[in-house]
Parts: sequence; C-alpha cells; structure tokens
Amino acid sequence: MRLIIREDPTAVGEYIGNYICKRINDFAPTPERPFVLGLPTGSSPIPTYKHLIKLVKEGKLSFKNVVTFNMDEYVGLPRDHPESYHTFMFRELFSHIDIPPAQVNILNGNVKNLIGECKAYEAKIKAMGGIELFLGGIGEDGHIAFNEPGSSLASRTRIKTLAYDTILANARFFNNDIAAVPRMALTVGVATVLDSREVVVVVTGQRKALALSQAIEHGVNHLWTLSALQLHPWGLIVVDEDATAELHVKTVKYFKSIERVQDEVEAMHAKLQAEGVEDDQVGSMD
Ligand SMILES: O=P(O)(O)OC[C@H]1O[C@](O)(CO)[C@@H](O)[C@@H]1O
Repeated sequence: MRLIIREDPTAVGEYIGNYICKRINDFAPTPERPFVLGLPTGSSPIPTYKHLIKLVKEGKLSFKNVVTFNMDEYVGLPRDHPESYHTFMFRELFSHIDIPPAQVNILNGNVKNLIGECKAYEAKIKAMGGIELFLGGIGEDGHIAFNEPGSSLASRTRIKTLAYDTILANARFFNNDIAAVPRMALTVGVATVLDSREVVVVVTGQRKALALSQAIEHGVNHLWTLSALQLHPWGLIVVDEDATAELHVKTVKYFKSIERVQDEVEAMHAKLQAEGVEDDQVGSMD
C-alpha cells in the first residue's frame, strides 16, 4: 500500500485526477476494451472530479471508452432527488464530460427486488472483465463505500443499514435533518472493491484522521473496513496534511520516503509490462 500526502484537498484532487488520467491514457481504451472505473460520492472526491473535468475540457482525457460503476446509492430516495447519488454524479462529473450515459452504472435503490439489483450489479462488473481502478471514499468510522463497521471483509454488493454515525455525518446534505437521511443503502462489498485491479482512496480533513490511522497503522479488521486495503497488492491512499493528524511521525516519514522512489518503481513496472511480464510477477509498490 502507498500513502501520498498533499498539502490540501485541491492538491489531492489534482494528484488523483492526473493519476486516473494517466491510467486511462496508458490503457488506451476502445469500444471493445473499455476502461472500467469505480467511483464514489461524498464531498472528498469533488476536487478530483473538478480536475478530471478540466483535463477533459483541455483535450487531455476522454471518457468515451470508459465504463463506470458507482460504489453505492441510497435505498428509497427518488433518482432525481438532489441528494441521490445518481443526481450527485451527473451534477459533479458526468454532465461535464464526454461519457455516454449508457456507460454509467449506478445501483438503483428504488427497485422492488433490491437483492436482484445487487446480484445483477456484481454480474455486470464481472461481465465487463472486472474493475480496472476503483476510486473510493471513506466515512469517519473508516467505512469504504457503505461497508459500515462490522461488515464482512468478504462482502459483495448488498443492502446495508447505515450506521448511526454515518446518518449523523450525512445529515449535513439533508438540511441537518437526521430524519430525512435514508436508513439503508445498496453498496458494493469490501470484496467487490478488493477484486479491482487497483484501488485508490481519497481521505481528506482532520475528521478522517482517526480512521486513517486505524486503517494503516493497525491490523486488518472489520471495524475499520478500509483496513482491508492492506490485503490489496495495488492500493493507494491519497490524503491531505489534516488527515495525517493521528499518524505517527515515523509512519509519515516512511510513506514520504516511498514516494521519493515511486517514479522509478512505476517506470520499472511499465518496462516489465511492456516486456510481457505478468503483474503478479512484478510485485506491489509498497
Ligand atoms: O467525503 P465525505 O463527504 O466525507 O463522504 C464520504 C461518504 O461518501 C461515501 O463514499 C459514500 O459513497 C462513503 O464512503 C462515505 O460515507
């Protein structure tokens, strides 16, 4: 796992936006072989989305051959509600880029058969050949997507009852009316995220600092589901200075030293891939 530290949320968004841009361009997607991208909602990814929009407008990036799968959606909130994740994604990203709407996948929390919806979502991800890069956000309790504390680390897309902490945190999007926040969501599972070939997680702000330290300085456990990223060979967390507030100085120093050689490792990885060496022979970048 790698940890990249940037000054503030804007710099974090620029880093992740450029990173995703490079991954998509290196992949050279076509209609027959699209780049499959997982995406989150929340306030943390907004600077990344702003930067991706800028790159598309500058002609440096195209989503024409990108297929997206969102992490989660509330249950029972109308699709056109201003706080549905469907509305959020079109408002913050999809309406400003060149992605064909048919290539956007977002769970539908308004169907009768919610279990069927979740199974079909997993099947569609599989049919697309799996997710190339999953960008994720976390909650203050360390949940990734809506995999609340106590979620199985082997979980798949399913219905999830939101933790009270999450309902409180998300009330800010519902005029601080706790009663207006949906109680349930559909979410990809921890295992769905870990199945992706690469996972990038954005963590900004001091209120996420405890979750970050629990996820990277302690063992893998189901109470801080982001900690499962330790099991992934290609995990990257990009944070701002505020989010490092609970980390040990030696942890910060360690990851900063890794970043210094990051470019060399990436160059080596690209060279080995060009020579046809499989990913698992290359090893991780931690
Ligand atoms: O970035 P914010 O606003 O803290 O929101 C994070 C929330 O968004 C989510 O990514 C929901 O998809 C959750 O992981 C988390 O609850």
